[in-house]
Amino acid sequence: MTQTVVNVQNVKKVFGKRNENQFHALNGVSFQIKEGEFVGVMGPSGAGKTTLLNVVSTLDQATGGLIEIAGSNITNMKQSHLSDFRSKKLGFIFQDFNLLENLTIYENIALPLSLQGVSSRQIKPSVQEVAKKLGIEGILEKYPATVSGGQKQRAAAARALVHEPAIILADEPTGALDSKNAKSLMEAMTHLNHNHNVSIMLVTHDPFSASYCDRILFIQDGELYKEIQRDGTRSEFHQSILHVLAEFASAEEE
Ligand SMILES: Nc1ncnc2c1ncn2[C@@H]1O[C@H](COP(=O)(O)OP(=O)(O)OP(=O)(O)O)[C@@H](O)[C@H]1O
Repeated sequence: MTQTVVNVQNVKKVFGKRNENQFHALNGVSFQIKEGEFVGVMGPSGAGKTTLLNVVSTLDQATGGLIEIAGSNITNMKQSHLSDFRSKKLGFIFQDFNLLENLTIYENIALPLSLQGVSSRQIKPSVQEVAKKLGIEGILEKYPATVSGGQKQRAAAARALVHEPAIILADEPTGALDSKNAKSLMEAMTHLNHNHNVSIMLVTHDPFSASYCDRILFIQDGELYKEIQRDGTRSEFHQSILHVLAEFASAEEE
């Protein structure tokens, strides 16, 4: 039976204190992500996508509802446990790569394991294996400033994956890439997803990147507006995504 990796039930997020101008960014969102699923989150600007990713990734706290990741309830986890949980169970990929410029690509990828106190003898094969999966074995001794944007993002993907997290959380990972590098990053992520059963939650504005997902959750005004599942080719799914985005655009014009 396929395991549920992420279970989000009736999650709410209110910004601002009581008696102040409060903003309801999430109004009761529920969904699940199964092990090995590649799920995209889309929706208009201000819909609540980043807020949703932040509460699932434990970077922010939900105001209400339940969030379970790999069977652990993170909504009632103590702050002291959360950082340990985050470093062991989650992998992050951001738009701006977030690589440390003073470390080599090898050292950057090794970082999650070094921080967990794993010995350098054990780290080496893990870094080499994940670098191979992402096709960056040849740049491990280089510094981030000397490699391309596409290679930086592959290095960031390798770093997100090296400690074998329960899920990879990606916020607009192709946002700073040109279309060729965006395509090759999405192909690399799809390869990890298909061949290594890596579960991924991807927030994106870009319908092309989203078309690599198995399923898209569309968020609007802090609520789940629609969900579509890929059941044909990637280009058919791309068209279906464009149709839903057109619904948002025409609603905005009314
Ligand atoms: N710290 C905060 N305090 C108050 N309001 C906030 C805060 N963070 C986000 N918001 C509001 O919550 C809403 C959702 O923001 P969020 O960043 O999640 O949207 P988004 O869908 O990711 O948008 P975008 O596509 O533009 O990145 C927005 O109206 C935003 O102004």
